[in-house]
Amino acid sequence: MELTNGQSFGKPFQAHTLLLNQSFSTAGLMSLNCAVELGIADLIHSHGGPMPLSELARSIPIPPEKAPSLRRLMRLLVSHGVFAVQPDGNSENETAYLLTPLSELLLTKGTNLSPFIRVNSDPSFLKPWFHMGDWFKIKGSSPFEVAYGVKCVWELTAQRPELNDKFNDAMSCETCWVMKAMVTEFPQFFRGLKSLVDVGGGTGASARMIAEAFPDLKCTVFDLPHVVATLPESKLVDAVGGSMFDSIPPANAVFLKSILHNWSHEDCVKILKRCKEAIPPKEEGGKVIIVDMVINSNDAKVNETHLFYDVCMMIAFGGMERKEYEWRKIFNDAGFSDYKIFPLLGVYSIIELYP
Ligand SMILES: C[S@@+](CC[C@H](N)C(=O)[O-])C[C@H]1O[C@@H](n2cnc3c(N)ncnc32)[C@H](O)[C@@H]1O
Ligand SMILES: O=c1cc(-c2ccc(O)cc2)oc2c(O)c(O)ccc12
Repeated sequence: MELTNGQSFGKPFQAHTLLLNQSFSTAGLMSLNCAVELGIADLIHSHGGPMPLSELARSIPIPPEKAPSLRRLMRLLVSHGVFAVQPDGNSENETAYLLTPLSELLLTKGTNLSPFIRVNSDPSFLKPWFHMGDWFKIKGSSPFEVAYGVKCVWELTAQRPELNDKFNDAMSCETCWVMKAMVTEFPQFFRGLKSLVDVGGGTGASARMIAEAFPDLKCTVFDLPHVVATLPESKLVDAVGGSMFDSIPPANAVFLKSILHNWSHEDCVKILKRCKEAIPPKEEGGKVIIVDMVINSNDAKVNETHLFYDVCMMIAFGGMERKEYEWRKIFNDAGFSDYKIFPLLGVYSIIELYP
């Protein structure tokens, strides 16, 4: 009896289950990546209704003997909310699959976030994670430097065009999704501005969306020369190559999305001092608009996502996610007079910073 007594064995088995579960986190990410590689979301979407397993297997296409394995892959993805099933998966009828709000984000036609999944499951981008333990035991550097012998991601992507494209595609698809919400739901942050420079603007996703939504606003993308070199000619936005540690093209407002979390406190202060030089004084409407994370959420998933990003920033860049007091210290040290935080965009907050 004692052996089956949930009271005495409940806790150790709960811990055991949690540990085994965490040891298989890779199964979740890599199965999602497999669904991206097989284009499963698009196939279900084109089917136009619940898609039976046999049809999904035919349209990928996979050899018929792999259908049972596909069913097992789909069962895990369904349990993670990536897809849904009809009927409930316990009936004798063949299981048919549907999209969920999560897999709708992977559709090629919409704002396709697949490149984001690809980067975070790519062996070259995963490599620094394997060097975290070694890095803790030595002075300085970052796991990224231990893995690659170069200081940061930007040095590697400057040398490896295929990784540069992969990283920039991942950033820009996610940015398109976030910025669509920002320009449509919160246009007040851009109203009244005559010019804006998107510092570290990557492939120009934010600048293009802002310029489309506010045709009278002159938008400039500013990024490293090897990134700007890959941008197509655009009538909508100007592109300038350079380093934000040297000088930033002048504008009414500087826009910084997902930049400061890549950098240490000292580097953020340097970047923001250059931003302050680029904008007019507060009385003339000068401001910096930051879209980044502020660790403070009561939502357990948002909070966990902030902590995942924080460790990712630590291993890849020597950067970090920050609580409000850490942001405040950066803003004070860079000589800004005031700021406001608007937690409006899920995991992101919009921070307005006044000179
Ligand atoms: C994490 S990405 C964010 C890209 C874009 N803002 C977004 O949210 O999608 C950081 C960007 O900073 C750029 N960057 C890195 N160092 C820079 C520097 N010294 N000067 C200007 N841009 C830089 C990178 O090339 C990259 O495009
Ligand atoms: O989602 C990411 C991933 C990275 C990343 C992961 C692993 C590496 O070896 C390098 C980079 O970087 C990101 C980033 O800088 C950002 O601003 C947003 C998302 C991600």
